[in-house]
Amino acid sequence: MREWLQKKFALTEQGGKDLAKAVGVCTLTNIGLMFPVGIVYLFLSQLFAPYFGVQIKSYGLGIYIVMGLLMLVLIYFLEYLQYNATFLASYTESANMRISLAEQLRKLPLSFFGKRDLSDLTTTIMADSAFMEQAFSHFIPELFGAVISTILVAGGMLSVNWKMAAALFWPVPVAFLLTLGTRPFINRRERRQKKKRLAVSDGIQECIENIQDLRANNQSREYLNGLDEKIIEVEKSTIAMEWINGVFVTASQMVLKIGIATTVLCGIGLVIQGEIDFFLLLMFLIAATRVYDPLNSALTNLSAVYSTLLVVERMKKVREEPVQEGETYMEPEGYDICFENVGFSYSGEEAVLNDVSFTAKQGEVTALVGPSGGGKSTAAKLAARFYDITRGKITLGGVDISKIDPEELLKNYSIVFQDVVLFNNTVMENIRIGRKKATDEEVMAAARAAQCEDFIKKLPDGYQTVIGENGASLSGGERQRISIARALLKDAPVVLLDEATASLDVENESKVQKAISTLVKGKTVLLIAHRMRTVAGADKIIVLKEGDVAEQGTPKELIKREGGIYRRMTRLQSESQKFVLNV
Ligand SMILES: Nc1ncnc2c1ncn2[C@@H]1O[C@H](COP(=O)(O)OP(=O)(O)OP(=O)(O)O)[C@@H](O)[C@H]1O
Repeated sequence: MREWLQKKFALTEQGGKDLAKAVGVCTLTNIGLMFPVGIVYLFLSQLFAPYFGVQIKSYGLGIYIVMGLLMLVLIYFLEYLQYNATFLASYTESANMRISLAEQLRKLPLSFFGKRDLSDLTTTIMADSAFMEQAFSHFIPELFGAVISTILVAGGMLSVNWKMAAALFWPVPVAFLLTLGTRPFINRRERRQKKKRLAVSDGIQECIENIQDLRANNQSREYLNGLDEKIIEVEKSTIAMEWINGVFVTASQMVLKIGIATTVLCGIGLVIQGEIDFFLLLMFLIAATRVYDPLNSALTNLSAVYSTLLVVERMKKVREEPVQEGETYMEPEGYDICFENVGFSYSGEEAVLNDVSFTAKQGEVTALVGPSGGGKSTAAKLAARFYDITRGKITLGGVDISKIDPEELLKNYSIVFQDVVLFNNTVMENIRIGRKKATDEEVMAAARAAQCEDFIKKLPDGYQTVIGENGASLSGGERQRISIARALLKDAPVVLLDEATASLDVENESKVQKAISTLVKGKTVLLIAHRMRTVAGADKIIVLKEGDVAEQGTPKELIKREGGIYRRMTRLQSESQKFVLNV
């Protein structure tokens, strides 16, 4: 049973064990709750025996009081066991579940995040794990506990009198079949509803993130109207779902109630025919008052367990995604980055890089230039194994990077991307991300070198100022300088700069370029810049166009090439600098 539960609900080994234990304890509790029924039966038999002229062993009231108290202690003990077995274990398991999902996300390639809806992922980690907590502590153990205990009790009662047992238990399979039969229909609706809910959370997230653009374009009202419609649709479908679910579960529970009537009718008939005596009828009638209770909640739980299976399905999808793995130790010979006939596609269909080959040498600045969408940023990300290539090979110091664990590989890279991500933490900690063990002095030295000091000093608490989510309180140029400070602090042998100076004004740009010159000394540098004057000092230029290397050489060589892309881009940019807006 443990293995079955573990597989079915995608649990850890310990989770499987705990759940099996919880099912066992729930079964015992349900059986334990039948004991008071036995005591009542004994008591009533003793009470009615004289009226039927039957001699049965009689006990004093004191014995019944003692038995009643013992029952209370037993039930308390079983409930206590159940609480421990279900609640405590379920919180441990859901914590393990979240940790293992987070571990999985850490190892997944970025292509996975491109394919998946981010709110869907957040729901899987947060809401689905919370739902599993409830499933683990209530739905699953209570359902299986009820089913197993009912089978055991039914077995016992069948051995006493099969006709009465049949009259008592026939509604059980009917009620379960009724609930089960409606599930494929409800499952389809639940899947559809999940999509609608995701559309709403996506919409809310998008609205908050883009509030500035929506307002600037006078679109907030219309956007919110669209969102309102989606929310109302979700509300309607939630009510419909609850209604459908309620109708079928209640119908199944009503079927169970019919069992009391059939037990009475069948019992009276059998008593009249002399097949059973009054006391046996009494026993089945008392049992009928209790035997359906766990089944009533089991029917509600059955529905919830099916919803749990949908949640498990979603979790399994994330768990089964292939992760990026590799050696956790690498010994490169130098730090040349070499692209050999590299092909890559984000979607698995349309190629973004076709057959790219070039070498970025250690100690040199290699600039990637070319028209927008040519694949420059993609190539830089592939060099750091953010994605796995579909064809060819990328090596760092002769080592195939696809064989190296991404975390180990990234120890060799300092990266400054166009989109700087800052965390809701102090400036000091945001820079320290470059090297966790750096001292405050080292952080401050890096900040000075990246020309951050002037603006940090003006912040209310200097380095200890919390800069808000994603550095909301900083300008684009300030954010980019913090990112450069991080890279300086990390001081890795490979430096990837993707439009690193794009958000800087002229004065800061020259200062930061000085800092970058210190940063890149003796290192392998891959530089992406749209401004041709930024790349003019590079050792080598690779021109990427539509996923292919269109030209490569030194800036001096390429500028002389008649009809060349680099030459044309340089000319166009010097012309555009003369552009004045005529008003
Ligand atoms: N995460 C992604 N998922 C799917 N397609 C992507 C993704 N990132 C980029 N692309 C596509 O890959 C192609 C190359 O994009 P890339 O950003 O590498 O070009 P680029 O040369 O750096 O462009 P730019 O100069 O405008 O920054 C483009 O067609 C782009 O739409």
